[in-house]
Amino acid sequence: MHPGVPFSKGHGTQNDFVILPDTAVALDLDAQVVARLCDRQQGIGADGVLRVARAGALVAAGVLPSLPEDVQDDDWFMDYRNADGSIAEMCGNGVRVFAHYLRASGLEERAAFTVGSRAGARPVTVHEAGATLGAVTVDMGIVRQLGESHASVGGREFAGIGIDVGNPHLACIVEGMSAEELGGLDLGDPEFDHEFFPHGVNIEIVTPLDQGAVSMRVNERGVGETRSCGTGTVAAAAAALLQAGQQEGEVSVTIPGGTVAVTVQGGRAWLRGPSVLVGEGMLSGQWWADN
Ligand SMILES: N[C@@H](CCC[C@H](N)C(=O)O)C(=O)O
Repeated sequence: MHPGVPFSKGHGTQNDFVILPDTAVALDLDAQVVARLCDRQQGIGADGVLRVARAGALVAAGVLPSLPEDVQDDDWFMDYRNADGSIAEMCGNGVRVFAHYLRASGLEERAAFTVGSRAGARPVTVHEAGATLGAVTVDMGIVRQLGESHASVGGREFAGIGIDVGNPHLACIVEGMSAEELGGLDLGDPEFDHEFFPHGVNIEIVTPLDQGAVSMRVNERGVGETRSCGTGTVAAAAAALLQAGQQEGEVSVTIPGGTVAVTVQGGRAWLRGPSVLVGEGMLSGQWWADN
């Protein structure tokens, strides 16, 4: 007899996640079970998994080797996994959904608190935390420029700027590209410079800055094309500002799953956007054991 595993499902601008509350860190999140869970035919279906636990409990259980920068023992920690089971350092949409879930489920009462990630501490402000709808601003930390690189997506070559926001991005601002043309692109079969990005990369194709706004599509490392990527929107905003000769500014980023607001200032960035908690349920304990 295997006990069931409680879960919730949520999304941030249609970047969707299975949320696993696991404060005792009892679950073995091996790559296979995560991939099956995220599989849209064999599992619940999602772009990624968010395990909910305290940072200190994850260190004690050996999931984290040590506390990441500025993360305290009793901070909440977003243990993020991509749909293919790989581990990523950060997920911007995930942090919003994670913070909303903590508030909506009653695990957290404060409006402002820190969410730990493998990329370090990410302070959040929860503006709205309804049972279904939420709105959250995330301090996304330092935006680091890595220099110029290139990629091929859907058989077409793109030049871009490498940007690290805890995880790696190649943001390709395409001169003259309209939102309509962007919508028609094939974003499959990404190829990139493995020496430049030894740990893989998320690739954003972005329209040029126009009246403080850009449109973006993304092919995510460990997932494939998604309808949004929060860290990707920050990389896109920073690259679009740079391309326009600006170091700072506010950018509205429209992705297929909605719109978010990015502020870049003093070498750091903030991401504000919605979160939706779709529902909750119980995974079969037998299904978990079999996977
Ligand atoms: N969707 C996320 C990014 C998730 C991690 C990414 N696929 C990676 O491997 O770096 C976001 O909203 O930032």
